Amino acid sequence: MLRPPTPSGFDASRAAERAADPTGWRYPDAVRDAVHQVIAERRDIRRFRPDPVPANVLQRILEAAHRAPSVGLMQPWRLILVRDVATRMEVRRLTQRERLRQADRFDAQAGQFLDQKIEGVVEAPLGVVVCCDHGDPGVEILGRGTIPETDVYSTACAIENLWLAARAEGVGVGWVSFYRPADLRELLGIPARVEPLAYLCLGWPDERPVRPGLESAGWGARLPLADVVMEERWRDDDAAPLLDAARGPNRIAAIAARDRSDQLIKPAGSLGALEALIERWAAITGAAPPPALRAGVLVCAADHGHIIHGTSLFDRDVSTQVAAATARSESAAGVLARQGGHTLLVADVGLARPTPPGVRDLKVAAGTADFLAGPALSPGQVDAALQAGADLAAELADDGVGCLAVGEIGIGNTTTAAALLCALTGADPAAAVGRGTGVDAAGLQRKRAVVRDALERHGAGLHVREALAAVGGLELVALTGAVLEATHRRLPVLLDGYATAVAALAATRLDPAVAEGVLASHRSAEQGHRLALDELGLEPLLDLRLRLGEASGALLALPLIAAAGALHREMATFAEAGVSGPR
Ligand SMILES: O=C(O)c1ccc[n+]([C@@H]2O[C@H](COP(=O)([O-])O)[C@@H](O)[C@H]2O)c1
Ligand SMILES: Cc1cc2nc[nH]c2cc1C
Repeated sequence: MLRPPTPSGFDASRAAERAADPTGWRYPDAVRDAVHQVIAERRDIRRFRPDPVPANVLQRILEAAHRAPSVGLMQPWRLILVRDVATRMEVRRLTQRERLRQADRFDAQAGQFLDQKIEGVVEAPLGVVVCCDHGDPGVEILGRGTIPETDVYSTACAIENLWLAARAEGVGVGWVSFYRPADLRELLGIPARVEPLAYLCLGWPDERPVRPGLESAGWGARLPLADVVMEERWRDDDAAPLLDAARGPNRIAAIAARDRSDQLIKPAGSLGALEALIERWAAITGAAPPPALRAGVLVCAADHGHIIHGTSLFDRDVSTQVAAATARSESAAGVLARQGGHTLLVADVGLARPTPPGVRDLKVAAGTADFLAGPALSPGQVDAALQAGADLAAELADDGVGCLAVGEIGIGNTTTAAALLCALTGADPAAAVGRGTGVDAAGLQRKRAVVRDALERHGAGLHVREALAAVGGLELVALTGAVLEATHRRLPVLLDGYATAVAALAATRLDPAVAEGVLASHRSAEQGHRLALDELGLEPLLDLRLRLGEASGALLALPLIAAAGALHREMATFAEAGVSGPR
């Protein structure tokens, strides 16, 4: 019998085969996992090495772009490879000019971010200008009838293909979108029917970001999948409104707060950091702080196995004694909490000695194990401490407090905080280790050596939970749990000193959305605190050279926050007071 001719690329599978094994088209697990890994670890790169990308590597990347899907197989993408440094310098000039034109629309942090991106145009040895050729509007393209923009969408698919293929090669891609298309058109002789969609910097990366840069900077966080997926039909309560994501900052409230600030009787911005504070508070809670602000003050206490190596000036008994004194309102935090009318909860999550009277007994273990001998905590102890912290934060939130102020007591915990900060960020122990309760120069050297040894013993590249188990402390882990719980409930979290900042950093690594919900009360004299706050992207309200802990700095900042709330709510506007605005 004569068979019809088989076209090349014909599907050789048989219906019976497909029915018997509907999943037979799948790839082996390792191949599938590799695809997902490359997708998950794609990053927008800003810093590049000057070394050239070999021609065969570039060829594979460009072929991937050209294999993109396109509506009606129109293949509208056109790629201009820009190698000439003079051209790239001119592109940088054009983008920089545009950036300066719009400078006042961005704060210092955003501005710095954009500047770095623009530098990539010159740093990266290759620019790829991805254009979309709109073609002849008279020519009918299959599938394009009602949606003419499908050519742009198809070109965007080519960009993503290129990006993923580059990532798989270890080649960095940075997308610069800060130019006027007309400028690029003129510079590169691009005809009018063709649209330059993207300038991509391409080269070996001089950074290897673990997380997206904008996430690390606290600019935003990836929404949970459930916020963007709906079942069967559009539902407003299911969908995440773009400007007011359920878990992201409430930008509408923040902008409303800024608008009001600008109308109050004062030059715009003249209340400085207090205005930024109000905006952030509004982004978290939807409103400015109340003038009578009652905080829930959570002080978690625990002990640390490594103090046998001389990492603190004090003995471990002191942690329990200070926790007891705090519960009796005799320590600094005890006095400040009582004086301010706040609700204080002192919890033993890992003290070496029995839980003293007045302190909540949630002891997970009698201190951590020595992290030079093995992991400080077991995975089960990490989970228990996270849960204990979350439960405590939930209890205070249910009590109706206006924010959660977090503090800690734990002899040796500046060493633990330093080790954890280094494990989470790759920071140098020389920068992360400080004098704690006041060790001398020899003590400082000892602490640094202990942290170095611990990091060496437990290895680099630990995931957050692994890092918490390897070198963590029970009060830090409990505070991580508390920060997660409070920020999920949109209760502002006011950090205190070094250990609380590192605990919050661990929380942001478990859930990047947390970064939006925390505030820094002060910068302590402990040297690594600055590093931790920078990593969190937080500007402290106060710098009083405190280094006490217990939530004392947070408690000192609370009256200032309440005052900022009163100013915002109670000052009159220019219009109300009949004061003339700026000329
Ligand atoms: O808040 C800070 O930044 C801070 C800086 C230095 C020391 N501390 C407190 O002192 C203890 C830790 O110090 P150390 O020397 O024992 O590691 C612990 O109880 C902390 O509350 C706290
Ligand atoms: C006395 C004392 C009080 C503290 N409060 C918090 N950490 C502390 C450490 C010491 C040593």
